[in-house]
Amino acid sequence: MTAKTEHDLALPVGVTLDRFIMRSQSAFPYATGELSQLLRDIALAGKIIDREVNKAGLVDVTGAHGTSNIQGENQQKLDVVANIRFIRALKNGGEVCAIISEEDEDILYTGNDKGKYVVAMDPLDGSSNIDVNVSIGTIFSIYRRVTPVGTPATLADFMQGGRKQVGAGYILYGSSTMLVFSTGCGVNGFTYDHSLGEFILSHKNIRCPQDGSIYSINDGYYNSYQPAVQEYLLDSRQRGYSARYIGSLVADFHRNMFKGGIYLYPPTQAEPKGKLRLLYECYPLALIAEQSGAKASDGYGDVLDIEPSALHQRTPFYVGSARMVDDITARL
Ligand SMILES: O=P(O)(O)OC[C@H]1O[C@](O)(COP(=O)(O)O)[C@@H](O)[C@@H]1O
Ligand SMILES: [Mg+2]
Ligand SMILES: [Mg+2]
Repeated sequence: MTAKTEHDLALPVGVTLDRFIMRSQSAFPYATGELSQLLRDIALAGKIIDREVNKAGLVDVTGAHGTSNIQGENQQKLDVVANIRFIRALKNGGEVCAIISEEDEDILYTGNDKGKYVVAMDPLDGSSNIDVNVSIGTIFSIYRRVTPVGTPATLADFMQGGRKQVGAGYILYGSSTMLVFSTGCGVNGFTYDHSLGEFILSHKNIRCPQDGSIYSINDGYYNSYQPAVQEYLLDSRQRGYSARYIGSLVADFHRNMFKGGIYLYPPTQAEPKGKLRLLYECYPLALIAEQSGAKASDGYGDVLDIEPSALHQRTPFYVGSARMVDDITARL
């Protein structure tokens, strides 16, 4: 019997995340509940970070933390708070044996060697927007470990490749807070109802339009983009496309997935391999993209087919409506 997809479960908009997870799990005869519990732990961490983000202006979580991360970026206080909160929620949940984070150089061991999953995460995406009340997010990617349960996880658990993700998604802290994820059977979105303290199914079976007229790129780097990218930008202007760039990958990706559009972060002189990180930014969003009918490319192939080689490796990233991604990659 083939596993039903979430969509066959006739789950109406309005059900809670918990009920959605429970019903989805019942569609997978061999499911043992750990992945379901892990998704609940991620949702819990999202609620905690939502609270921190919402009161960011009131309490002392704005501004620089005074430290820098493995990327050489100045960490914002909320980067550090979100990192701590996410790690704690995954540790306490018990399903995750190890984590990699944008904010930490090495693998973080949770002490749950019996955990069957590892998580790669960008605890706070869009750090440059934290202090100015612009949408930011969290991005996560889940793998089932390949090392024996009961032993410490190793690099191999994180180097499985994008197509081995068993789940991926993001939380968008915007005008509303939304959790969007996929476990390989389509993409669903849940809006956080603060009064209930629950994530509620609000966007079922999200499909990205095949084409669009929005492009999202930092135009300020125009001179350092390769000629094919410059040509694509000129054509986009000629065509009267709208330029929309929030500067938070999650927010730009989310908008384009619903309205049709493309987000581009090509190589630049400063970042010859692109800026975005493969394991906890590009792989998870590429899974969401492909599951919604969109495309994600590094300019030469699908992002999900890139061979991973390092925890914090970077890649060029072109993601969004399939025809728009085809258009730019055909020029590269
Ligand atoms: O300022 P730039 O170079 O345009 O980069 C913006 C991009 O960098 C990011 O901020 C990188 O993510 P982090 O904020 O998690 O480091 C993306 O969210 C965003 O799309
Ligand atoms: Mg990021
Ligand atoms: Mg980040």
